[in-house]
Amino acid sequence: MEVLVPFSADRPKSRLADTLSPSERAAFARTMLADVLAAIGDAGGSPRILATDGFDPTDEPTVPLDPPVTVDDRPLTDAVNAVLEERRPGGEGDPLAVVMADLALATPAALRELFAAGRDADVAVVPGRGGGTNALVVSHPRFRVDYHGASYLDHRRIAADVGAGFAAVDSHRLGTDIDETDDLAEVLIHGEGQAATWLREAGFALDASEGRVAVVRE
Ligand SMILES: Nc1nc2c(ncn2[C@@H]2O[C@H](COP(=O)(O)OP(=O)(O)OP(=O)(O)O)[C@@H](O)[C@H]2O)c(=O)[nH]1
Ligand SMILES: C[C@H](OP(=O)(O)O)C(=O)O
Repeated sequence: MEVLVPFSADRPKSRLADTLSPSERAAFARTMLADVLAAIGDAGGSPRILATDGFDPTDEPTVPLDPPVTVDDRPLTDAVNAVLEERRPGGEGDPLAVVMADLALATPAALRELFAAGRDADVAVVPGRGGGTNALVVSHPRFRVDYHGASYLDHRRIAADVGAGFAAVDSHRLGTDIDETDDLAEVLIHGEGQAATWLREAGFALDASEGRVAVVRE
């Protein structure tokens, strides 16, 4: 299955600004992208990066599989919809998955479940905590995305509006996007790839001293 991976290269992960410097945010975002691409490849998917301007494939860590890169500096929703439109000039087409680059817990098994759900339903969506859309698979020709806000609810409504069958995919690993400092704890607890290694090497550790487990930087 073709898998589009949107990646903001110009100002990545601004909500981590209190915790990481701009260059650290860029490096950390890159490790998550590398982990997501590796998991997609291991799940049998064919990734394509959809990057904002400023993406340099030779930056470290180098992305695995050497996937094709489309650069589009329009906002996320417009850029993804342009790909959906270009793939279906006659209305029909193979399913397209859209998997965000900040799903640092992604595993091949979790992605295979998403791909299977996307073969059964016209639109299959993995909601993120807070109502976002972390990953989806679209095979319906008239479905279009509308990201940000409670986009999970918007995507369910858009599917109903165009008469597309809809499936919600319940996935802890794909439902955890790494946006805020507290989310870094999830990477340290469950992550198995370059993002978890990068955090540990940058001095982050779990802090279970009180209340909900958090991260500290040593
Ligand atoms: N191509 C493209 N990808 C984007 C854009 N904005 C966000 N992304 C990617 O979409 C996914 C979800 O992004 P968000 O969590 O909403 O935004 P972010 O830029 O990662 O982080 P914040 O700056 O903290 O909002 C990530 O994989 C981003 O790299 C955009 O305008 N264009
Ligand atoms: C891509 C977007 O992410 P958020 O801005 O909610 O993190 C969404 O899930 O709609």
